[in-house]
Amino acid sequence: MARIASEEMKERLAVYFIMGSQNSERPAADVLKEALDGGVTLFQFREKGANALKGAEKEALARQLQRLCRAYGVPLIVNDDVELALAIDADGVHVGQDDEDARRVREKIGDKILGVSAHNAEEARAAIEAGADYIGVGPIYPTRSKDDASEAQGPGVLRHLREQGITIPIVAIGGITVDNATAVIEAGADGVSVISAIASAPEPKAAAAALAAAVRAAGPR
Ligand SMILES: Cc1ncc(COP(=O)(O)OP(=O)(O)O)c(N)n1
Ligand SMILES: Cc1ncsc1CCOP(=O)(O)O
Ligand SMILES: [Mg+2]
Repeated sequence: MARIASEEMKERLAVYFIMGSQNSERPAADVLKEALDGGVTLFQFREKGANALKGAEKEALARQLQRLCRAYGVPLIVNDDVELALAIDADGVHVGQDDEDARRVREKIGDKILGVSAHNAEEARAAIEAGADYIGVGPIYPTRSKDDASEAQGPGVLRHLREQGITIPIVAIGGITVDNATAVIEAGADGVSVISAIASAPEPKAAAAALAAAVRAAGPR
């Protein structure tokens, strides 16, 4: 297996849904299935927070969601937990600045997809050096889905990164909705990453489809 090509990565980032059991009152698998039906292109399993599942229960949920993703041909990325990603043979891992060192993660996961959070050009360049396939940039807008989120940066940070010559695939995250998705793509993101815009939507399928349409209409694809 070879590393994912940059162009394919950009396509995959179009509608990047993130969820764990804490993000919906409904069973995670039900929400994910509807989101996949709506056109989600990449999924991140992020089991985090006070009531997060641990150990065998966490792995069982990851495997259940992985089965669904595989049925739709959508890659599954594990947030933070490199050992879980390896145990279930996930398609990739996402780590932030306070997580396991990205270079070390790249060594552990071989050619699997590596996503790294970056907030500025310096972190973006370090992520690229470490072997990231994409960077997650945000929060772009205020979010209620991450307890320790830093201050919202606005879409200008995306434009700034592109102006600084950062060409790696970028996904924008934090407070993204169908109403502001166009702005982040026009500012330089290749896709949008969302939790609540899909997980809290009355109809996750319709929400995912609306995001997909907005991204495709705004982007160069
Ligand atoms: C696509 C994407 N971008 C950014 C993040 C945030 O990662 P991190 O800063 O490590 O925070 P946690 O999600 O671990 O709380 C992400 N998960 N995904
Ligand atoms: C995980 C994460 N990292 C930065 S903001 C965020 C939460 C995004 O959730 P929402 O789409 O509900 O704002
Ligand atoms: Mg993290």
